[in-house]
Amino acid sequence: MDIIESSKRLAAYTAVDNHVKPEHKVIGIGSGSTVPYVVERIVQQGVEANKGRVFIPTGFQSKELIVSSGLGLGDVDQYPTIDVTLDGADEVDSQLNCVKGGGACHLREKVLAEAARTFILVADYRKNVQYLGTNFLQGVPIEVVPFAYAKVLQNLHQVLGSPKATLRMAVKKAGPVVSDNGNFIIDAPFDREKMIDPFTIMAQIKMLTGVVEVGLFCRMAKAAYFGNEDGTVTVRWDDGKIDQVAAPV
Ligand SMILES: O=C(CO)[C@H](O)[C@H](O)COP(=O)(O)O
Repeated sequence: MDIIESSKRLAAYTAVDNHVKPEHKVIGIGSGSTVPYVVERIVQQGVEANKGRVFIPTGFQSKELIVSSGLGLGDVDQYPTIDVTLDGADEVDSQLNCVKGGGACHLREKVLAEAARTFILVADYRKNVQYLGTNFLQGVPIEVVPFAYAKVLQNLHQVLGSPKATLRMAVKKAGPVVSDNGNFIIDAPFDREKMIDPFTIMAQIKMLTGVVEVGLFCRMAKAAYFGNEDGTVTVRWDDGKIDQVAAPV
């Protein structure tokens, strides 16, 4: 396994060990390439621990993951309060704000983050940055209703200061990416000045009619776990505390 994959696994395993406890019965499962390690560790807790638990997916990928792992599937309309949600991130800043939506799942991801008593991020070391937009340069993912995309793009270009905002195009399909909710995705890069204060730009984007959700999650997480190249895990907490912990066994 290469360093990046093992860093993802380290972060995921440590986060599950610390936050998925026997009393947790409703668990939100995020999207992306780090989350399968979350599910792997939960499965390792054993059949007894997982009996009676319900797992809520953030999209097609995590639904498949939950079902193929033999875990119980539910949805957020049945369980609007979730004990703990674990999810990946495209980038996390020093205040625990993050960019999400690299996989176009951020609408459901934000619903599950907001529904959770505890929201935990898991990522490899490349995502641990001081300011958003440091390594993840493609921009803030924005889910829009299809008929409004050109108007929202124009708003981003002319009013909100993202002249390079573009409609995300599909690979291996002609035309745009279509989200699990049937919407389009715009990627809008902003300069450092705007990304230093992600809440303000998030609120401005969200006010544009036609926008369904913005992939900026502002101070929603309790903690972010980053797997490091040296086999340690950095944990950033919402109170500013930072722990450096050894890898789980
Ligand atoms: O927000 C997401 C999907 O919409 C993912 O959580 C994010 O893209 C991180 O994915 P990965 O763990 O593959 O880096």
